[in-house]
Amino acid sequence: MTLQRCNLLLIYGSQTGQAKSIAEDIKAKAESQNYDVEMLSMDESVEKDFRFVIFTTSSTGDGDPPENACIFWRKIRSKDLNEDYLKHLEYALLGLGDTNYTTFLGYPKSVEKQLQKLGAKQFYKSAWADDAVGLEIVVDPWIENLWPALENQLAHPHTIPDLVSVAKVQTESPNTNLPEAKIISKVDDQPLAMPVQKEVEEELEKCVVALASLKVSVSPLSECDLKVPLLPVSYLELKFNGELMVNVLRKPMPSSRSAVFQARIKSLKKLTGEKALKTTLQATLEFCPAEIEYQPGDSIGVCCANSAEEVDSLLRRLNMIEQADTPFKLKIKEEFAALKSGAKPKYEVPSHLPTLATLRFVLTRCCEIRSVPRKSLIRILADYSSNELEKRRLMELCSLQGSDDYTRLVRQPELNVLDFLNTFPSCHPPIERLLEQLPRLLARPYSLSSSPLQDSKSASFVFNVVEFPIQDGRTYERKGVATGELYRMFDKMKNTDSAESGASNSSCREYSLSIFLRSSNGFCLPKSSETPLILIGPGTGVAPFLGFLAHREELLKSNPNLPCGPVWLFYGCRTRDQDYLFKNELERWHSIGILTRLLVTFSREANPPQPKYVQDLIRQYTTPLVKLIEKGACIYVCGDAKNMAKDVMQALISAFQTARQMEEEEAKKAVIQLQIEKRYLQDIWT
Ligand SMILES: Cc1cc2nc3c(=O)[nH]c(=O)nc-3n(C[C@H](O)[C@H](O)[C@H](O)COP(=O)(O)O)c2cc1C
Repeated sequence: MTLQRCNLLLIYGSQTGQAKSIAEDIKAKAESQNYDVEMLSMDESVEKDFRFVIFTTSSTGDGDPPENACIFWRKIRSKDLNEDYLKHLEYALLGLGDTNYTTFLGYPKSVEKQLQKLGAKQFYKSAWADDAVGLEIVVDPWIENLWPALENQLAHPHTIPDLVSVAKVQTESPNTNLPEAKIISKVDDQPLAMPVQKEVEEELEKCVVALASLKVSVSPLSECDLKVPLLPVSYLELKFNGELMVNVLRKPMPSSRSAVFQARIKSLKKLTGEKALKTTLQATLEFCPAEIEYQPGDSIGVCCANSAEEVDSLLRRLNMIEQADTPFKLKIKEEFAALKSGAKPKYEVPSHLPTLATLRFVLTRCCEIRSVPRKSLIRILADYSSNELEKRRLMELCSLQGSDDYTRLVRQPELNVLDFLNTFPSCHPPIERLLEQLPRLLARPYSLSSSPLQDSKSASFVFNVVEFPIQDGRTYERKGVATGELYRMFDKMKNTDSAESGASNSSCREYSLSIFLRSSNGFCLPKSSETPLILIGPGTGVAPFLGFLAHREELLKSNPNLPCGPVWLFYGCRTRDQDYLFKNELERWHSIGILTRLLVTFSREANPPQPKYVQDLIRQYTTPLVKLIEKGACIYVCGDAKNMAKDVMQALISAFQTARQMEEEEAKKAVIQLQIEKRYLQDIWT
């Protein structure tokens, strides 16, 4: 029996697309249960009243709202709103975050607080998903139990069922806590259990160690009934037409905060030695002829492209290489396009896809072909696999019961759709299915390492070339999308220039990047030059501080009497001679007093000095550091969120404990207070 369904509003705030795609999943599930659903980003305006709203939002920056949630955030904090402004609203909220960030779930938790402050009532317990361990651990059971909660609320308004205790769902056996479970024990009406199990066992016998891999599962997963996601609707239709004129190259694709423009690459310089574990490059861009207005601490978004080689491999594997450059028209299938006039269409061509283009273009410039396939895509891949063993394994990987395998074998090694297609040769999905599922190719952010006072028409940034070797299920070797593209440019420039200069500092006219400016959200120099600065940035985390220091030097050149507070820099790298970035510049700034203290530590010297890391170094300077903080210092932390940023915060908490003889809780509060006062600022990444 179909219950009487109500209207639902789904609102998402998403920076890199995960919250959006989860919202899309919720929408598909709601529609399959006859709810009338509208889905909007937080910043879009809502045109009618809804009783039930489901929020899905991530946190970005340093506990900040995603880019499509900033207007909403301002709106719901407006002083003009009274306390019953959202009294009519019943909400459920799913927050996404990452425990590697010290402001874990900063934004979703603030949204929840604000909703409650404005009188909105929770109809279902909020859930907090952690990208560091796998969002699906929390997301899947939360969505599963959303529907009974909603129905319960429709039947008995204003009771808050304690339905999802996530911990409970995780610790119980997968099948016990799942109402309306959709159990799959066979695929395509073929009995699976016995023959598949036999094939799995044969495969396993070939393995030296009976461990699960992307392709092979082991008991009990290989034997159990599976609960898999609904098969996403196929709504796109792509028609090739060689006669069409394609003019897409001019259509800007990236989601940018400000105008995208071309910047010439003035130079790409290798900063690390031959024996360094990582390759670090510095790119200097020239904005001809326009000047851009930026401040030290700002970053740029680089609109990168997927590698031609990788796009070719994908096209070849999809048997589409022949049509790679044939224009096509993309539209919604007839059955979904038919609308009452004025109504919002149920499906739309994803906004990052041009409706007239070529496959080479969309796969190179529009789609994140490197994204880790979501479970809905794996479900689709299973549907297009003719080999029953492969189909079963794909079903396992997208199932609730296979969540551990998904996290360990897919998510952690950052596999992509091409790895899947290479591993499951019987899988032949149509290109439309991939275009429906692949997210937008996002711009990659890089902190600027220069000051506009040095040269207003140029700016630099520093990056490590990201490497992914063939291992853990990866079927081909690759570099990061943007850093790989820049490295290829560096390689070509080096080869053309080396005949003349033999140098690794290369310049070349024909290389350029599409970029846009991202103003920092507080990670900038304080208004007063007298404010003491504590800069903590190991490795490429030193980048924004180079901008700060160069800026200070330029200011002092034009005003030698400028009163300046002390500046301490904590820097760390592996070895003195291979990856001490900007050694000469830092030492020069130290020698002329721009830097009051240059505190450097090396983690992999033959006779490693103590301390090893910046956080250890901080622990050695407890008393003077706390004194500096008491004099009003601003602390800036830049670099790796996973280990460094957390340890640095812990080291500062310990510093307060020691210097002020405080309990840990009190010391934590002191550090939180610094964050509130915007005197503890982070620009960190995983
Ligand atoms: C640049 C960046 C900054 C982030 N900052 C935070 C943060 O401050 N707090 C947090 O809990 N998670 C943070 N995250 C993790 C995201 O919230 C998490 O990965 C989420 O799943 C992303 O969802 P989205 O793709 O919808 O934006 C950050 C992620 C990135 C890439």
